[in-house]
Amino acid sequence: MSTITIEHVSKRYGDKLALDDVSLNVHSGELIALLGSSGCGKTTLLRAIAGLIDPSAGRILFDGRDVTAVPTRMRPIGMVFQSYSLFPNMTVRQNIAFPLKVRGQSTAAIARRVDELLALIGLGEWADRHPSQLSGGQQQRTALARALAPDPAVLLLDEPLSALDAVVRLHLRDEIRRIQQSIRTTALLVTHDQSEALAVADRVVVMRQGRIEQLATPASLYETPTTAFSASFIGNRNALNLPVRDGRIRLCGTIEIATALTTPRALVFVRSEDVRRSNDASGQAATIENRIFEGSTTRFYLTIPTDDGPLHVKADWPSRETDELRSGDTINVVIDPRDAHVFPG
Ligand SMILES: Nc1ncnc2c1ncn2[C@@H]1O[C@H](COP(=O)(O)OP(=O)(O)OP(=O)(O)O)[C@@H](O)[C@H]1O
Repeated sequence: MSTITIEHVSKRYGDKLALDDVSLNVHSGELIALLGSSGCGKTTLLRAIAGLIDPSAGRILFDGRDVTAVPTRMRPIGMVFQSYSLFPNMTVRQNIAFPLKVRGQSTAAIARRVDELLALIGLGEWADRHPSQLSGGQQQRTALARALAPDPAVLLLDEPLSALDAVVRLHLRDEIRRIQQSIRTTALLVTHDQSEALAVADRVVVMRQGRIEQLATPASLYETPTTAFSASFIGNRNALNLPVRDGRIRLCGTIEIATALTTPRALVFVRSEDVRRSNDASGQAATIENRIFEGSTTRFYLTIPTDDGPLHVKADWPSRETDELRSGDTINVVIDPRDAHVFPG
C-alpha cells in the first residue's frame, strides 16, 4: 500500500498535450478508476505513474517520495494490460513465480507465495496448464496474480477487461474488486466503460482532453455530475437543449425548473430511469415511438409534444411492468424537476 501524489503533471507529444496539468491524490489502499473516451489521456497518466513515459512537467510521488526519475523496474508497481502478456512457454505456476525468481527469492518462499495467489484467483486446478490451454478470463487472472506476486505497493490495470466477452468480463470485474478489497493494494484502473468504473472504484476520475473533469465517488458522480460532460458521460441521460425564459425552464407541459442561469438556453440532463410513468392523468402525454427489450428493463423512445416542438426522450422501465405497452400507444409520464441536472446551454 502506498499513497500516490500526482503534482501538476503534463505530457506533450509535439503539438498535442496528452496530459494538461493533472493533479491527483490517491489514498493508500484505494482503487481509483480513470474513465474517459479514447484519447483523453488516461493511459498516458497510468504510464507516467508506471515510469513508462517521462512527464514533460510535474512530479509523481509514492508515499511522499518523488519517483518521477525512478525507472519502472525500480518502482514498487505491478501492471496488468489488456493483452494478457503471459509467457506462452511457461505454465500458470511458472508465470506467477517469474517475478519472484527474478528477485532471487528461495524456492520454498516462491512455492508458498504462488500457492497463496492460486487460491486467491481460484486457479489452483489450472496451475500446470500453459496459457494456450486457458480461457481469456483465466489468462487475465494469471496475469493479475503475476502482477501481485511481489506484493507491489501500487497495482496498475490498463483496460484489463476489454478483451474479454461480456459474461467473463462482468465476473472478472467483480473478482478484481474482491481481490483488491482483500489485499488493499493501492490501485488505478483505466477504463472507457462507465459501468466498470462505477462498479469497482472507490473514486472515479472522469478525464477529458488531458484534464480531470470530475473526481468523485461512484454514487456522487452518478447522482450529482458537476459538469455537462460528466452528466453526458455517466448514467443513461437524456440531454435536452431547452430555452430559458424569466428564470424558468419549461421541461414539458406544466413541468418547470427554476434556474439562476442567465444564458438563453440550458442543457438539461434527465436520467432515463427518472422519466416515470404516471398512474393518473397528472402527467404529460407521450407517444411510444419504439421499444427495445433489454432483459430486466425495456427502453422506450418517447415523443412528448410541447409548445417548443416535440421533445424526444428515452425511458428505461422494468420489463415486467411494461409488457402491455406497444409502439404507437399514448401514455402519461412525469419528470421530477429535482431529478434534472441543469447546465448552461
Ligand atoms: N507516443 C505518442 N506519440 C504521440 N501522441 C501520443 C502518444 N501517446 C499518446 N498520444 C496522444 O495523446 C493523447 C492521449 O492518449 P492516451 O493513450 O493517453 O489516451 P487514452 O485516453 O488512453 O485513449 P485510449 O483509450 O484510446 O487508449 C491522444 O491524443 C494520443 O493520440
